[in-house]
Amino acid sequence: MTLPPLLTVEDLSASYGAVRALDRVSLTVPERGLSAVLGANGAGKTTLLRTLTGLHRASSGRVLLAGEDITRLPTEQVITRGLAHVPEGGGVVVELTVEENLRLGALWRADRRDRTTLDEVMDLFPPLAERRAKAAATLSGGERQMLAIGRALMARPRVLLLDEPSLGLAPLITRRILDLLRDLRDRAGLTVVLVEQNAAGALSVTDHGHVLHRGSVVAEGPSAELLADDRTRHAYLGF
Ligand SMILES: Nc1ncnc2c1ncn2[C@@H]1O[C@H](COP(=O)(O)OP(=O)(O)OP(=O)(O)O)[C@@H](O)[C@H]1O
Repeated sequence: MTLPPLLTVEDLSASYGAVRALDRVSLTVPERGLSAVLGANGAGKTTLLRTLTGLHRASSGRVLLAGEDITRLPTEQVITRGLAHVPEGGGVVVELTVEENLRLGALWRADRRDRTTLDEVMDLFPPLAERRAKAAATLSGGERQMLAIGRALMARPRVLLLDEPSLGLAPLITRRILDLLRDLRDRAGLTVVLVEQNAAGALSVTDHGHVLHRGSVVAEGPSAELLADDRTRHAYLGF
């Protein structure tokens, strides 16, 4: 018996009033897959992630997690079923300490008795462990991004949705964050959907890429093939 893909998006459409931000988007992500969603400003990438977690309502189409239709579930139920969303900018609470921010993520965990995750997350991010009791306001941009990812991991997600984790970060830190995603897949068995403007960086760490243009998927395939596809790169990815 073949298992269904962990995440399936079928003909998903979403609008803001008269603006059709997603137009019949379909894609699948296998268990432990690393997928990039790429495209220019306004292509619909953020709307796709927000629609997957129910923060924005789909006008039609379906989202399936391990075969279960989660399209119309409230966001908190989507998260407890295993989809975690790290929004653009991370959204950490700067007045709280690193540890307090991480503990917030545990509120979304399906099994609240599970106490192991905090130490696991600290192990994954040594800079956070060193600054455990410090206010998040004192962290650098890269460390805040780690904290945002760590907080999402506290919910023990099956799928991590990341919106532009490299935004505003220096190239070296961007590289570390992108490499970390591969590490999370290998060490924690995580499935990742990565939205990125930095298409070259995203395609260098992912297995598969989907290119959005004006709300539609205009190209998709193995990341190495998209990287080698001059037409797609020039037309939609700007490099
Ligand atoms: N709250 C909103 N109200 C009205 N229109 C919106 C809203 N948010 C996004 N849009 C429009 O929906 C379309 C898709 O926007 P979206 O933010 O999903 O694109 P994106 O690919 O994430 O862009 P970026 O890379 O700039 O973040 C754009 O035309 C945008 O102007």
